[in-house]
Amino acid sequence: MTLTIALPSKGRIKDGTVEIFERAGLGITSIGNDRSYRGRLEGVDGVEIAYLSASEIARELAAETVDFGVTGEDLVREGMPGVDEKVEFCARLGFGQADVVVAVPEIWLDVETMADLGDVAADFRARHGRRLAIATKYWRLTQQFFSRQHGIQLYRIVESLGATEGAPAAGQADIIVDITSTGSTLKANHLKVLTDGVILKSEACLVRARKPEHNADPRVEQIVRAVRAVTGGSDG
Ligand SMILES: Nc1ncnc2c1ncn2[C@@H]1O[C@H](COP(=O)(O)OP(=O)(O)OP(=O)(O)O)[C@@H](O)[C@H]1O
Ligand SMILES: O=P(O)(O)OC[C@H]1O[C@H](OP(=O)(O)OP(=O)(O)O)[C@H](O)[C@@H]1O
Repeated sequence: MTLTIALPSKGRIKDGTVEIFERAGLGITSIGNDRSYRGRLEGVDGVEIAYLSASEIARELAAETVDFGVTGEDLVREGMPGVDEKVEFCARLGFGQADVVVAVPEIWLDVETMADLGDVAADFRARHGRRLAIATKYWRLTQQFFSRQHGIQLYRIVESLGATEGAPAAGQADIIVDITSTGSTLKANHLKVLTDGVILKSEACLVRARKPEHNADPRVEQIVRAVRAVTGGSDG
């Protein structure tokens, strides 16, 4: 059986991934020319590398069309329900860090916590004639955090595929859920993170689709062990 590992072909987490695999002694050779989107793992038979974008990798893990993937935890958790039954976060790789956060306009001076936001949401329709609108591309993580963790049910999600931080100023939404790393985009848009508004501290991870055939395959353990050995043995 061929094992497929999906690795980022571009973007923020590409370089870190190549470096981790090299340090782990899992060298990659490309099949065909340098611009090829397929590769092989040196020293481990029958392992194919598929180069995809970070979000495609999350999708392929959900569809179980790949055995392993390196991508952001945020994209994997957003991409499938019941995520921990479907995939294993084998190793946290120490780069691609970003927090998925709830941020509100800085001028909401008396809103500092999710409980404060819950009060705002409860009054919102009476005051404004509509529900509190949240701009995000992380609708699953948002629903889990608001409805399940904080019991806030009165809101509406406005899907945003880019420039989410601009949505409140543009009048498209009242607050946002988005990724932040340095915080400068939030600041530039006069938004602040609620004190208990960090939904997820994400980073790049080695993720395995939980397939029954992996149990009897020594290559699976070999790959996980090699990567863990150079990432402090962390397993998410
Ligand atoms: N400042 C940041 N902004 C956005 N994503 C970040 C940031 N820092 C780290 N990441 C992480 O990088 C990953 C996304 O990587 P990247 O933006 O390179 O993907 P991509 O190649 O654009 O994918 P796609 O084109 O499929 O959207 C996410 O897991 C995200 O959490
Ligand atoms: O906290 P910061 O360091 O300011 O980073 C956060 C911002 O960076 C990303 O956008 P980017 O402009 O990189 O484009 P993208 O949305 O296409 O990833 C992300 O979507 C945030 O908007």
